[in-house]
Amino acid sequence: MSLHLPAVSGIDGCIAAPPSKSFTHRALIAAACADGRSVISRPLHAEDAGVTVSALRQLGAEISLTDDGDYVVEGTGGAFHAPTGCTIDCHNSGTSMRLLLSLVLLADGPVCLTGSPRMQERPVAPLVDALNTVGGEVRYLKKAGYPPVCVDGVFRGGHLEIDASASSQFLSSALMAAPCGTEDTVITTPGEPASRTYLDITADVMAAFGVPVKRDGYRRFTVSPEGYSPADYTVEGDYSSASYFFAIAAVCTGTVEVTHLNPASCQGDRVFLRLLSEMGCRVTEGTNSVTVASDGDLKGIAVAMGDAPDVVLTLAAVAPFARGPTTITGVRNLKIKESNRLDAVVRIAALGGAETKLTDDTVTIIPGKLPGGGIIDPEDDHRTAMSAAVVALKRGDVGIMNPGCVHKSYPGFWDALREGGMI
Ligand SMILES: O=C(O)C1=C[C@@H](OP(=O)(O)O)[C@@H](O)[C@H](O)C1
Ligand SMILES: C=C(OP(=O)(O)O)C(=O)O
Repeated sequence: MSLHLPAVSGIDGCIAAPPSKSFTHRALIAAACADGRSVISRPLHAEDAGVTVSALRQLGAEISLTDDGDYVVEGTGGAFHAPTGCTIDCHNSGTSMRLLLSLVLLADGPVCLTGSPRMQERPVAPLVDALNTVGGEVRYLKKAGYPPVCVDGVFRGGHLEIDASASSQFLSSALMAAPCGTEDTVITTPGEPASRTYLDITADVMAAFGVPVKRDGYRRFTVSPEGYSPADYTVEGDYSSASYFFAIAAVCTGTVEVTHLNPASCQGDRVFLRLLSEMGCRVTEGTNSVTVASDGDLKGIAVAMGDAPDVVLTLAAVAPFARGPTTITGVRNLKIKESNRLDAVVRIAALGGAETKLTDDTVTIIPGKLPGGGIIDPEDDHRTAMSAAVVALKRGDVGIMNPGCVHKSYPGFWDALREGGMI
């Protein structure tokens, strides 16, 4: 069965952004490592954050939920306990898999990390190779380079060289474990990392839990083994999740305000607002909200999106309704996300009536070349489903299969469309 949404126009909507997935994962991990009690307010409650919560509980951190939906975390001081035969199932959460890979080296016994069939196709080799030079004994249980893995040994610290050209999560992983190592940790990269702004999120959360990260841009990071301090931490709103509502305003016409957003956030996906503005939308920032207004007259743009991979699909949902082509570079790594998102870009653009031209690292979306409409299978990828919703609300002739896959990052997405005045 597929979900059909009506065509809408002249929207006047207001929606609270859900809490950030990336910040939630990191705050939970930092709190679990800290020596003492932390409170994480307004955390994301979604499948992926749940994976990290369950994993940390398996490793001995006590995490309870208050009536207000906050987490109270009794940290372990960085000494985790691995029960015999401990296997952590990361399901479809790449961030959990990658960030936990270094963290479980702090446990007192071996831990296996596994995940969904798709997770078993998402690489971890550059991280595993680096961890095995600083005390890790990580072995592959099926295919070399990919989960599932069995992680034994320790995280000593010292010098790690990590090739993060496929994923910034490899660097974030080692960074987050570093305060609990036994030596100073210096992490270098042979080239520019992918998705660099996620490293800013990592450093931001570490600082909030008392850990300074000394850095030279995105190529060299130094962390002392002084441990995390507990903190009372409030998770800011998620710009990736908010992007769908901004996109709906852009293509369907009208105004949408999204609250609970930090206008000074280091989230790279904030760039989506600059792109909408270049395309012709009016973007206004308040103290904790952003408003996008559009008369639907959009123009195509050329943009590099290697630092904001998660909003490429949202842009692919907007581009078919612009005058002229949109060219996006820096898309190479989209192939190794929850689904092959290069393929998803093509399918979303086609739903909107646009043709795409792909090279290894570039996609060009050319509006008005195809009839558009039809049914899309998001292939269990939340961002494909939410981006397809943008096209669906513009056209009214789109069906979305398996809409429940949004549970990964935003279980309330479909209700929010209604509650926020979009349908
Ligand atoms: O560290 C994070 O929280 C994330 C990093 C990015 O992945 P890559 O660094 O693998 O591109 C992003 O796509 C993902 O949704 C979340
Ligand atoms: C790529 C994503 O997440 P992850 O890597 O955590 O699976 C995403 O949320 O778009």
